[in-house]
Amino acid sequence: MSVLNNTEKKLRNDPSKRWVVQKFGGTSVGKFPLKIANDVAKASMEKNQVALVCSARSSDTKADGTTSRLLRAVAATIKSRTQSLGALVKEIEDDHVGAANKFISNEEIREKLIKDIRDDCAALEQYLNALRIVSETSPRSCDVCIGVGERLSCRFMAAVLNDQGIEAEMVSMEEIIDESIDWKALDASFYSYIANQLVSKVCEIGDKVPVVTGFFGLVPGSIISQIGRGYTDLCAALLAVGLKADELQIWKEVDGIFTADPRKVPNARLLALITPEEAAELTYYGSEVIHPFTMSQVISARIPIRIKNVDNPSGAGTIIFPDTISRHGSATPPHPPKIMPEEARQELMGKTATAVTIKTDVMVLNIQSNRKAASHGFLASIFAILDKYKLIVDLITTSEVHVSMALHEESENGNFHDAFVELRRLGTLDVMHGMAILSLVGKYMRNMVGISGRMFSALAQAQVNIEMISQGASEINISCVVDEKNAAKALVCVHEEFLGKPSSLHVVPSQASLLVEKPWLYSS
Ligand SMILES: Nc1ncnc2c1ncn2[C@@H]1O[C@H](COP(=O)(O)OP(=O)(O)O)[C@@H](O)[C@H]1O
Ligand SMILES: N[C@@H](CC(=O)OP(=O)(O)O)C(=O)O
Repeated sequence: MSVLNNTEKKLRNDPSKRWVVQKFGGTSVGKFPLKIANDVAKASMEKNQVALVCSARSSDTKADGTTSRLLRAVAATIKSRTQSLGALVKEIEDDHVGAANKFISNEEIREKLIKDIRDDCAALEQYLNALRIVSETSPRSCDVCIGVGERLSCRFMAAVLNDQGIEAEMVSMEEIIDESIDWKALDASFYSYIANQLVSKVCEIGDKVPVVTGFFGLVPGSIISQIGRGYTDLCAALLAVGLKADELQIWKEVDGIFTADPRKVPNARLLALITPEEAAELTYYGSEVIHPFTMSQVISARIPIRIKNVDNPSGAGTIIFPDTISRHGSATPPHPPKIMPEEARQELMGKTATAVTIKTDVMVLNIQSNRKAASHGFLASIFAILDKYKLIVDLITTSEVHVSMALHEESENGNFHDAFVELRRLGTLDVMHGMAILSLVGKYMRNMVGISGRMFSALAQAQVNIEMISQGASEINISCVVDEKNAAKALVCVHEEFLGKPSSLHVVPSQASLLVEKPWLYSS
């Protein structure tokens, strides 16, 4: 740990350089703050101006992280009125003060940080107590509390950067949304407004390195319900768009996107390149790699996204970029597309699948119509009930009188019990718990004949029974529902069938440095 006198000359952003936006998840901030400062931010400042965007701190898992604690504290104001709110806030305060003591050497920086943490936590406790007194929490008041998580995390990271010799400042985005504007929808104009607001706040601190709160204000309808957990990815994307950054980097604790979850499939391979469509499908179906709203913002501005590992910063990572358009600043669309060497493009066109993923905690609902309505009325009634109870369907198959749907058991706002009562009025309802959705993802699978056949034969050979099958006409994703007990076996056997052999689209060690220094993605 470098011990730097606070008055020594510190590193600043060089305004003549182009921007790179670097987003860090809560567990990365929790585990690797010094690596973020030295191996990532400081190293990148040789070539670029950097802006950091951070999520709320988690010392271990996201479920034990600050955002989850804040959500529990908000719930406790109403649901468990005897629980001490002070104790819940104290856990958050102790966690951050502990990190300040552990990672910050300079006394002045550390003491100022600890004071700010204590002040923020005292204000939070007062706010929570006020919610308890009025016995009312709204989505807005919940957001106000959640925002404290990113504020604490960014105060901490800015202090770490300063302690390590980088002139940095937290930039809070908690108040960037003008609440007097009546936003009818979170559409393109809303996102472009946010991008502009983010940039003007960042510009206020001149050439200091901005450490931006991933929480970006009181989003109409609430950030959790409108955007969901993982909103920091979207904030980073919008900042990258606003700054016309060269690249958006999402720093994680995994080397990039693999052909399958490397924790579950030991021989999974790191992908050099993946299209935004494929990355979005993987995220929806269990591989939480990047918030799905992030892609469209950045890709339409032709900014590549790179997934990298904080614990292995020299690794190549995975680039998310469309295979049909050129990057920011070059002619678009090129003919033929020149974003990758011809042999890699040929391989991409000829490959069968890109990755396989599994989503657990799924339930299947089977509804058999009681034939009191015509089939279109039957479907319309089902969708109206799902909409009323905010239930999100992951897969659906239908015949005229029979509908099967797969839903995630932990649907954040869903009220299953009441929805089931209403669905039973339409016909017979069977509910199967303990299921999993297995999805084979690949944009070019549609060029191939017999992919589904191979997938289901592989599952049959592994003695995995299939409960439900779904394949859209776009064929980017072939999914089926299996018993959760067979999930691991199913994932491994489908990976072996389609992705068991290495391909030139997987990162091999000799390619890694080449990709970092001069990615073929960018060659003309
Ligand atoms: N196809 C995949 N490629 C890479 N990681 C995957 C994939 N599917 C699931 N994962 C898992 O997603 C997790 C994401 O990384 P992590 O940095 O821990 O998340 P976060 O930044 O959201 O805290 C990893 O633990 C990894 O095992
Ligand atoms: N802190 C928020 C936002 C976020 O983006 O998280 P992460 O980057 O750690 O996925 C959450 O827990 O949802």
